[in-house]
Amino acid sequence: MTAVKICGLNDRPGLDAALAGRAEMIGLVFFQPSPRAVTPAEAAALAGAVPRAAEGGPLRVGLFVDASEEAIAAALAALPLDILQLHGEETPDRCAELRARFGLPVMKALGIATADDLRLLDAYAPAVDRFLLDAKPAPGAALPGGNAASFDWSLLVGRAVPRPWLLAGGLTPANVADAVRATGAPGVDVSSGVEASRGVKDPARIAAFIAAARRATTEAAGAARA
Ligand SMILES: O=C(O)c1ccccc1N[C@@H]1O[C@H](COP(=O)(O)O)[C@@H](O)[C@H]1O
Repeated sequence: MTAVKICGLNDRPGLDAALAGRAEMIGLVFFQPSPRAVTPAEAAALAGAVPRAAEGGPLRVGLFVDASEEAIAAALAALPLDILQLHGEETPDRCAELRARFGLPVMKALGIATADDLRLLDAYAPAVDRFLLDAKPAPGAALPGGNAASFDWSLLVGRAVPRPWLLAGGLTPANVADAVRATGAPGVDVSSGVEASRGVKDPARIAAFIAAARRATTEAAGAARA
């Protein structure tokens, strides 16, 4: 089944829609310039009562951008997390350092624009547990991700990714099934595509996105059987 991550959750209706759809991962943005940002206290108030993965709940993913160890520690002290998503310029050494320091799996986001960008996969693989492949931000973009921009999915055709991975960047309820079919992505991640306005999640779009991702999985299974 295609794993679904709903990222940038910052209010109860959005979180409830992700939980109702049984999203495999929920993402909390600990990067204050983002319109989706939450403070550690806000994250704890929002998601503290969500069942842990061992109890059937989603994996809690904390999104950080070139964060200090103190900032990550503050988030973890407020709300236990299951995965650290590193969405900045963290090097392989920095990823390995943070993985060891916090004893948590690291999901490294890589910005993809050309086939050359995929070469980084092998350099990062020993230091990380998962990848998130997102569009490379345009020069001057305000944020390093969460920009509703997609990349050329055909770059991934025939390319083995050396860790479990999520496809991200410009996904929506309308294109997620095509994206899964085109790339064979084992998981998908969305933020802007399930928003009513920038930074404000739309529960109906979250439900539609999860349903569309699930349908793509069912179709793929049907095609494999035929
Ligand atoms: O969502 C954000 O605000 C954000 C800020 C800084 C780095 C990454 C961010 N989001 C991540 O980017 C992907 C793609 O976003 P979108 O669906 O194209 O809007 C998102 O899933 C987050 O993991």
